[in-house]
Amino acid sequence: MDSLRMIRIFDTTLRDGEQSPGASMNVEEKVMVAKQLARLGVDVIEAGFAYSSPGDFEAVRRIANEVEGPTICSLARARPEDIDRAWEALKGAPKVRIHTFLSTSDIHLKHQFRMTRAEAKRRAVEMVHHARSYVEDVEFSPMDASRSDPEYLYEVIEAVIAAGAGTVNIPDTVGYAVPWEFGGLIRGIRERVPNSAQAVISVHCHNDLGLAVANSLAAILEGAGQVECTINGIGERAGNTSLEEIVMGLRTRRAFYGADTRVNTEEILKASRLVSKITGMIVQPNKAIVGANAFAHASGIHQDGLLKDKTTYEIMRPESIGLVDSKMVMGKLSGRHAFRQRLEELGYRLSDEELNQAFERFKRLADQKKDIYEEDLESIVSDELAKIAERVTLRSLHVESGTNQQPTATIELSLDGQVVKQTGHGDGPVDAVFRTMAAMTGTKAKLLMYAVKAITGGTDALGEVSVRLEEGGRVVSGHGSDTDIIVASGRAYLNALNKLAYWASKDAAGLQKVSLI
Ligand SMILES: CC(=O)SCCNC(=O)CCNC(=O)[C@H](O)C(C)(C)COP(=O)(O)OP(=O)(O)OC[C@H]1O[C@@H](n2cnc3c(N)ncnc32)[C@H](O)[C@@H]1OP(=O)(O)O
Ligand SMILES: CC(C)C(=O)C(=O)O
Repeated sequence: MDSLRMIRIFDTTLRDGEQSPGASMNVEEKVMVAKQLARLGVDVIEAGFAYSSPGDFEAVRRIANEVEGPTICSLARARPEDIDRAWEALKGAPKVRIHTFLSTSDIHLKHQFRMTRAEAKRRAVEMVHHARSYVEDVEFSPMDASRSDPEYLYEVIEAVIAAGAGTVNIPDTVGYAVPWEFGGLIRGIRERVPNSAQAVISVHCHNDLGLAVANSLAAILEGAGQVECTINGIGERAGNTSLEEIVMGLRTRRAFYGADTRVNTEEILKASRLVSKITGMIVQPNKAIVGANAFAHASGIHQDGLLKDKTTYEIMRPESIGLVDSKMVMGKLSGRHAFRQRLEELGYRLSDEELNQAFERFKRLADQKKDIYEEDLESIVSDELAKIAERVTLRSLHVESGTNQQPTATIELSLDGQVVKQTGHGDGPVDAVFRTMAAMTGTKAKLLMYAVKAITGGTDALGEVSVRLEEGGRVVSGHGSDTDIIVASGRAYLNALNKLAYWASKDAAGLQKVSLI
């Protein structure tokens, strides 16, 4: 086989992915995801948009300083104050990039930016120069490129490369492109922009018409050298190009594409589960690569073939994305040393305090559940690592429900250090828990989503509950796990309330009303 081109994977789960409604992550959660992205071996992590909020600034700063391996990038509008802020967050870290953007389509320039083409080109060049005054590695995106006049687009690209942009990223911002057309646009850039070989041509596609992955692959065939993508394809509106589909598409058909990536594919499933858990965005069972059914063969003829030879119906090995038979890892009698070692084998390094808390949870779980699997440990650890300062915690929960009985919950909480207890009712046991907790905390938050899933098989499986709450325009997700799904639901609800309180304390320097009494 001729030598393969290595396509750079630019992960934007923490920036565009976070633009999915309800997917906002706190700083600890972002650092956790970034560490998993580093284990996955992506080339660039877009850690946030430093100017957009203090939380994003802090996430970019911490990830740039704490995550080793990938280049860490911040988005910035084509404005000096955005670029200055990106630099403030990135400075001092070893491998950093500033990604600045400005639209090139007449629709955007006329209606949103109220700029002429000449003004936009001048601003793009000035801002690339400005970013280059701070860092070597500058990326420029002509937003809405796929709806721009190609002749003007080529001019802008030539100018920003001359100004020092090492990567030019072509966004299909509204998911309008068609693969043949989008591939043609990349070919046009390579053929018509005289200095295009001096920069990496990247693509950033949205999935409004379900074509983000197809458009990105078409671009690779025409010479794109970087793909921007997100874990599970999350992102603004219908989402972005899904990282796992691009990476496994190239790995599985690399002879066809003549290209591959440096991604350690065995970390894909772990990354997918982590992002799903943290954002509360559940992966559909039939989702390519990471869906629960992606490697499940249900029909007799397929099973017959597989038993005779796996290649009959399997184009990828499940192990290649990290899907292995759940290993029973620990039990009730395991000690702290074995626990730490097992976590390290799974890729988690915890501080002594985090380890002690996770170990306590593990022991409680081991009392309720005979066999503890890798997924159970991951769930416990990600809960512990993602913890934010908690204003409200669960002390006890008792629920009565059944036929001919109004579901009743009696709950004891610690609220800002005070113990409070209350009994309340609801339409079902979970509703009774949520209503009682809402009454106790005084929250006006609206429940947008409730979902429960079993982490491992069996009726003693750890149940994982995700909720999404909205209050004052802010949407957060909360997660909780327990062998009792009512308790898991209560934990998830409180986790979301603590996040609302966390964001309220960050917003407007804490001026927004915090709804916990
Ligand atoms: C396609 C994408 O995904 S782009 C990234 C989208 N991400 C986000 O928007 C992140 C969250 N956004 C925010 O927190 C806020 O929008 C902020 C902090 C960035 C800006 O907030 P505000 O100053 O209140 O401005 P607001 O959001 O209302 O309007 C955006 C302004 O930025 C301008 N703008 C938008 N994109 C760019 C750009 N690439 N370069 C320069 N200016 C831009 C708009 O023209 C508008 O300017 P105007 O006020 O002069 O009309
Ligand atoms: C900032 C750019 C790359 C973007 O997110 C888009 O155009 O969708």
